[in-house]
Amino acid sequence: MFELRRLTKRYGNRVVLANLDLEFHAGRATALIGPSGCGKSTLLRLLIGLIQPDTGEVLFDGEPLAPERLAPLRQRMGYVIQQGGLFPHLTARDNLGLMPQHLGWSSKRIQARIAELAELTHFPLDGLERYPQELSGGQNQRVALMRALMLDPEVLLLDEPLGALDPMVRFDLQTELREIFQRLQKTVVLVTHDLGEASYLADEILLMRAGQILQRGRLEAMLQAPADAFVARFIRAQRSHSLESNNADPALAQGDQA
Ligand SMILES: Nc1ncnc2c1ncn2[C@@H]1O[C@H](COP(=O)(O)OP(=O)(O)OP(=O)(O)O)[C@@H](O)[C@H]1O
Repeated sequence: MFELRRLTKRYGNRVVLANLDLEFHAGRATALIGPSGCGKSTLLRLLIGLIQPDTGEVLFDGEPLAPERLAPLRQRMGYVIQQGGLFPHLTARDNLGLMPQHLGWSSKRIQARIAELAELTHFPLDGLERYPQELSGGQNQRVALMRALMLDPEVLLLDEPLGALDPMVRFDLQTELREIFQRLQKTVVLVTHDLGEASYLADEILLMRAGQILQRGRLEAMLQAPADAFVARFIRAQRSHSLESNNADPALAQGDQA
């Protein structure tokens, strides 16, 4: 679905992603994880074409993400950021209707799609008439997810969608997100700081450090055979935190094997 070819991204003199070759397969959920500043969000922004690589290219469904082709390709991707990114001066319903309206959908079709997604994301119908600041953090993220799904995109790109939520809301939304991923079978790329969450939500984990991919695969494989000392240390550092806070993979609960 996505292919990065020899991709390098710099900010000024700083190389953030160096000569990356990478593929994301259709219908799979992949979690990007790694220390702060390792390039996770940059990678996601490159996938959706918000920023351009300095060298190399990103292919989406075999087609280069060239600036002049971006608009139609972006309609095939849904994007959610940590704080939701909803327009504060629009109600939830109007936030959801903005893009389909722009594309000429009828009001009936828009309202039917909103009702369908409110059910999918367990969003209360009366909340649709409220403004983002009148909604809880979890409700804002549900609306942001609904907005990303409005056009029924093939791909969902989620940049720490649950990062700003309190642990109980986060737990509930993790459970719901997993159900949604399994039900919709979309290609998902998700950024998270939390290894338990990564393992719970994604088919595979991509562990990054300083713009490089250190290891890719399931958590169990990382626990059993960490690619290097950093991977082992990263897993150890995450273990107690993940257990306390969420739907952690039971593999994380076992003794210190890493
Ligand atoms: N617009 C920008 N201009 C300059 N430097 C940037 C810009 N965006 C990101 N960076 C730098 O690029 C590096 C990678 O940033 P990025 O946001 O991709 O990391 P991340 O892994 O998502 O971090 P975090 O987990 O803290 O969100 C960081 O050193 C960051 O300071």
